[in-house]
Amino acid sequence: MSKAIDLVQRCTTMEDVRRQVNALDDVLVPLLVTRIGYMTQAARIKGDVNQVRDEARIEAIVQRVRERTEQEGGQPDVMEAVYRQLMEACIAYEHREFVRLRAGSRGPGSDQLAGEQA
Ligand SMILES: C=C(O[C@@H]1C=C(C(=O)O)C=C[C@H]1O)C(=O)O
Repeated sequence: MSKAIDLVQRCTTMEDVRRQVNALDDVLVPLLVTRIGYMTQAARIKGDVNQVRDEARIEAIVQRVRERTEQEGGQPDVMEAVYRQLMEACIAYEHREFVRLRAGSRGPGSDQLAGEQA
């Protein structure tokens, strides 16, 4: 099985390195935009603001991502750090979305989100 780590090209200059990194960012950024977009979906579906941060889910993702990283020949500790930062930013955004979606709703007792018809 080919591993992601085997795709790393030998570079001779920093220009080479940065061209490769930019090309990967062109793939990564759209994927991250989509991932982050799911925070709006989560914010709409969750019933209580206290559900926005789910520690069990965070730890399950960390475990899963560490295993995938090892399979690909990468650095599990580095990936865990990346993912913990990513998830903190996602949680902060999800929290803002949770508030935004409910702003201007009809107050206590309403089960409608902003923009939803009766
Ligand atoms: C999207 C969720 O909300 C939060 C964001 C997570 C993420 O970025 O993957 C994971 C756990 C949650 O605290 C979720 O609960 O799955």
